Amino acid sequence: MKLAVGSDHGGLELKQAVAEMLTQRGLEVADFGTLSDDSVDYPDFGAKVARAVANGEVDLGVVICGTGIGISISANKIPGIRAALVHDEFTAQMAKEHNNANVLAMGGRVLTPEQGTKLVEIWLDSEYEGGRHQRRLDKITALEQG
Ligand SMILES: O=C(CO)[C@H](O)[C@H](O)[C@H](O)COP(=O)(O)O
Repeated sequence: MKLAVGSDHGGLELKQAVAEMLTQRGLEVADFGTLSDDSVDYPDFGAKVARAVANGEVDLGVVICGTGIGISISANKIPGIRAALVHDEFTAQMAKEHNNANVLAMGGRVLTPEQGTKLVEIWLDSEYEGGRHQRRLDKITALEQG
């Protein structure tokens, strides 16, 4: 499985911790930046990761800004993306079980690297339940298609 990771400067430290954890799990990681503390704009990185997921270049994505809000909004503008902003273990689990989120968003100024990497692991290790949830995801797809 291949994952894309991306962040702005506010998510850099957590992104690096997530990329390291994913690599240690034997997963392939594509890092779309940012790669320094210099101030950058989160939509650029949210879009890069989301496009890589939407076009099948990678299987899943993780996006991080200071709060996770701006970068999740940005990723969700790309058709086919269900980016879930999570803050705790329950929302990380639900992001997969109920929403089958293909992008996980987090706040690097909200979570410690230890907390954030744990949430990514929970999301990866959870299973989409399908059933009634698929009906709802189909409605989200229909919204995208106007
Ligand atoms: O987009 C955000 C909030 O929705 C992120 O937290 C950004 O990282 C933040 O806005 C960047 O703020 P900065 O003062 O330019 O570092």
